[in-house]
Amino acid sequence: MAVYTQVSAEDLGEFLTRFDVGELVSFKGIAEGVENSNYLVETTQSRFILTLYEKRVAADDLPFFMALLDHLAERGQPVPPAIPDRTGREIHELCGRPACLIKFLSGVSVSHPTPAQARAAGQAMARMHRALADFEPARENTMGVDHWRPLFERCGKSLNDIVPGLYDDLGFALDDTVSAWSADGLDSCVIHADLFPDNVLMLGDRVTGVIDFYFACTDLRIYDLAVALTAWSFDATGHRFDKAVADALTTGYEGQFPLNGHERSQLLTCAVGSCIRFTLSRAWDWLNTPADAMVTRKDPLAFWRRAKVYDPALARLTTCA
Ligand SMILES: Nc1ncnc2c1ncn2[C@@H]1O[C@H](COP(=O)(O)OP(=O)(O)OP(=O)(O)O)[C@@H](O)[C@H]1O
Ligand SMILES: N[C@@H](CCO)C(=O)O
Repeated sequence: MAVYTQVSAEDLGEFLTRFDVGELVSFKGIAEGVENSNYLVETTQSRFILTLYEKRVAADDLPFFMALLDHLAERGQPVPPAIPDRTGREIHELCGRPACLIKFLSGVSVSHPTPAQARAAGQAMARMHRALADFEPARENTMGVDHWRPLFERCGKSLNDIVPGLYDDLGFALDDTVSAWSADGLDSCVIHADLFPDNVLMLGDRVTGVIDFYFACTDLRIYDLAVALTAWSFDATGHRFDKAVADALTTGYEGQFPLNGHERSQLLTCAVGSCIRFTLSRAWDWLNTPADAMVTRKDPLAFWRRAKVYDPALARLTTCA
């Protein structure tokens, strides 16, 4: 479930009077997603997504995210910009939360991507990176390489409650990856940083929407590709790597925006880094979300196992089983 803030029909009807979007016909909470409260809203004119930003999205970051979506949408990228009200304002407050009314995009996210779908996702990412070459605002990656050690330390020895030995093994992988990491000679731009299949809407093999830009930040473009490779090319448990999907994603990307030899040589380090990043964020949530909470906790080990597949040296660690 992801409706943390309940909005009444009266509140929403009143909210919509600020916009030129017609009158409220119906609305319902959207179950998918875990970060924000999302509603599907139908008016006499169209459909929209209403998002109320919950604790993980800082209100101060919203102008950056909205400028990013506007920039991409103006360049024909399939992203959902916020709808401005009659005064041009995109960021509002509703029921005590920052809120935006967002363009509805059709399509569904796929659970088991095919190579053709992965190729289309790689192409869509590369086109976004190209379209962002002249986007000036920047945002630090608050889940980037410099933040992994502090997050690891905050999780602490409780990591061993997830699986005995995880604190030592993840600490080893973290040291190894951080010491191999170098941004020298690698292209940076604003990246999505969370391009999982559930953040790509598709109709058949066509990308109709890229959503959920709330981790977008300035970082290496190969890191964005590495995150997508890690998210798309494994089964849900993280045991089985699908080379055809990984190759298609990379080929799709490179067909639009080639990588140079140095970038290709650093891709594996970024891929292991992406495993560490999602193992850590999921571990933090796992350790800090009660097991009976309404939100389903995501399995941190599904990303830790992926690291073992990428790096045979990690496969010798006991917790990678
Ligand atoms: N612009 C849009 N057009 C159509 N559907 C959308 C749009 N934005 C969001 N959705 C729907 O709402 C769901 C949740 O959205 P989103 O992934 O942004 O939520 P979140 O809580 O921020 O997510 P996450 O847990 O993935 O970070 C999506 O899976 C999708 O079904
Ligand atoms: N895509 C992340 C959630 C952050 O939106 C995960 O699956 O862990």
